[in-house]
Formats: sequence, structure tokens, C-alpha cells
Amino acid sequence: MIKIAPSVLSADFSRLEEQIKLVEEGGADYIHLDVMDGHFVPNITFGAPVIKMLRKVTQIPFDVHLMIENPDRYIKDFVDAGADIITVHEEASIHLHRTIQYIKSFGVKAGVALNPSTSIENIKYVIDEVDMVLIMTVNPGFGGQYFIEQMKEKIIDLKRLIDSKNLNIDIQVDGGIKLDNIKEIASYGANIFVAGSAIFNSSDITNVTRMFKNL
Ligand SMILES: O=C(CO)[C@@H](O)[C@H](O)COP(=O)(O)O
Ligand SMILES: [Co+2]
Repeated sequence: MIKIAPSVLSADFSRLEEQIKLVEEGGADYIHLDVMDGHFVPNITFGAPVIKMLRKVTQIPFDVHLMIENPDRYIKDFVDAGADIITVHEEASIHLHRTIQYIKSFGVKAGVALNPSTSIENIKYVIDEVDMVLIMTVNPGFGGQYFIEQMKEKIIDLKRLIDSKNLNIDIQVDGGIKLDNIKEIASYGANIFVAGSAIFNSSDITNVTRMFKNL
């Protein structure tokens, strides 16, 4: 079963509640919230106060993708804001094992994200601890970029590692996900698909979300 996580990065920020309702109606499984700090990535989005407000308008689980340096400092804020999954970048976490334990200590699911150039090897010794691995299929920081083809091999390698350890971990892909590439990417083992521009730049957000779900 594939799951769809619309990323509000491409939504109309002046109408976030309304836009979330549209993907909710289309059957979205998660709301993907891209938090950017202008340091780890060259862009700034929003933080815990905005997520806390959005928590009041929907029951859909919040999948919070932290593209920030020193994530430990802010994890409790995102837990208090209502995050259900918190994903930190391997490249931004100096003590990744500790950070993962810290997230889980709040009863929240922990994910680890890998930039396109980061090897699966880097998470070999923490993978047993996480609920989800996020393979960035674009360089993080912006919506509307093209899927990086080499990431197909990376998804296959990750799936192989997960299966060899008999683990039950979600593989999320994020960046350049469209209606026409999702099936192929799912065949490599990914099961949670983040889609920003493909959903929110469309003229019928609910219907496109439904089409993603029905694939
Ligand atoms: O984390 C990010 C970007 O850094 C994403 O979640 C984007 O929001 C995906 O956007 P599209 O590539 O689907 O437009
Ligand atoms: Co993201």
C-alpha cells in the first residue's frame, strides 16, 4: 500500500487551512511539512508555531521534515506543536543515534533523511532504530525540481539493506515525484511519496491527490 504525503511547500501560504482541507478530501495520508532554516538549506520556510496552528485544522498525521542545523534544540517544540513523525537529516545531526532516541522518547516516530550525495552506508548502524528513511530525490531546499535518476539505485540498495535485516521500515521519497513516475519508484521499494508542486500547483488539488492515491 502506498501512502501520499502532500508537501505544503508549494501551497498558497495565505490559505493553508483551505489547501490542507483539499488534500484531506483527496485522501492524503500525511501532511508533509518542510521546515527550512536558511543554513542547512538556502531557504527559510516556517517553524513550530505555524505547525501548532495547523494542528487545529486537521486530524491527518503531520510528517515534519527538518532541514535545519542542530535539530536537537528544536525537537521538543515540534513534538509540542503536534508532529507525528519527525525526520532529521543525517548530514545535520552530529550525534544521530542520540537524536533518534531523543525523538522516540516523546512517543513520536523518528525518520532519518539522506541528501542525494549521502550514502546508505552512513545509516547502517542506526537503521534498526528508525521508523522511516527519507531518500531525498532532489537536493533539499526547493520545490519543483527534477527527480535525480541515480536515486533509483539508492532506493533499491536501501530496500535490500532493510530486507536483509528483516526490518519493517518505511521508505519515503521526496522531490520530483509526479503521477507518471510514482509506479516505477514504488516498484523499487518506496512506499511513502511526498509530492509538493505536482499536487499544489494543479488546478484541482483534491482530484490530483485522489489520482496519486489510486495509483
Ligand atoms: O523537502 C522538500 C524540498 O527540500 C520537498 O518536500 C519539496 O516540497 C518537494 O517538492 P516537489 O519536488 O514535489 O515539488
Ligand atoms: Co520534504
